[in-house]
Amino acid sequence: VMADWGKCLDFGVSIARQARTVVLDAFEAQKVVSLKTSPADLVTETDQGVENLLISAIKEKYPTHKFIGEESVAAGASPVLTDSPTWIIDPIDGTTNFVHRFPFVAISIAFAVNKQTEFGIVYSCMEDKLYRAQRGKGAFCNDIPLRTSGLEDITKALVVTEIGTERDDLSLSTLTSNIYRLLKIPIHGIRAVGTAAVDMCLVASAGADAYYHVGMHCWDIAASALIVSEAGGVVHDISGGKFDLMSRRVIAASSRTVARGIAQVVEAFPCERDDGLPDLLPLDPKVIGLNLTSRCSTLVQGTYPKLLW
Ligand SMILES: Nc1ncnc2c1ncn2[C@@H]1O[C@H](CO)[C@@H](O)[C@H]1OP(=O)(O)O
Ligand SMILES: [Mg+2]
Ligand SMILES: [Mg+2]
Repeated sequence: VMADWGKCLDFGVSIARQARTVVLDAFEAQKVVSLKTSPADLVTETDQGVENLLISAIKEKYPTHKFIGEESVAAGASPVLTDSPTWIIDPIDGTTNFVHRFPFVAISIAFAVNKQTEFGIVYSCMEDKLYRAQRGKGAFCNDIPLRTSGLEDITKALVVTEIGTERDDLSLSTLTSNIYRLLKIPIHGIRAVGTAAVDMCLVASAGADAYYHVGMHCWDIAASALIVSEAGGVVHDISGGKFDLMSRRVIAASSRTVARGIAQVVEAFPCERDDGLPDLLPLDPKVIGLNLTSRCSTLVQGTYPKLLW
């Protein structure tokens, strides 16, 4: 018998609503900002407060459940996903937006059992849009069913990505050359909203046709990856291979064709996996950085995970 986690999802939605009021109350206020891994990797007391609020509410209701939370990991908790029921939480996705009062911030809550995401909730706080999906049961925004655009022609695509917090030369040159090569396809445009979770929900709701990103963490996209697939989209690794929640790389798209078009031109820079396991995508310095040749040749040589198409 397949367990139905619907009650758990309803509980997740109710605590996301409580958490949003905390985010709204703090949004206009003066914020105490600390740095994490780089001068552009910010955290506030509200990130920590919202994560504590969510985790303590869940612990009270489901004492055996496990957690992977962005700020708990920053405080030293281990981000290893086991088969146990696990809540994967980003208390504020878009902290830089939050600090600057750029009005796109989200609360992202995913729930996985046997390493499979059962449901995902993304609450875009300022827009008051509550996105949710349950595995096999579709995706919704404020109870309206979601469908991706279904676009097949990459030259007509509006593509979303994020600029990230890395400031080293290799990451920055890879990031900018990826944008350069996409624009040269050409595509219609590139956007960055500042929250990976909302970026992915925009793909799910057909506002954008694709999203790709290297460097985000599992809590940024665990919920929205399910929302995209339940809305009829595809979710892959940046190589075009199988999506791996812990790899810190993703392409979400309206169709396989658009995902493949992006996989052919974007390159990854090295990032330590969330679970600390060795990175399976070998990075040849000759194929990253400012080399503008298509990555197809490298894929054919078999140094990247096998393509699904
Ligand atoms: N090291 C990293 N590189 C790129 N993006 C990151 C990142 N860490 C977090 N992000 C996420 O990417 C988006 C901003 O570019 C946000 O969703 C941000 O999440 P956060 O606000 O929860 O930290
Ligand atoms: Mg985040
Ligand atoms: Mg966050």
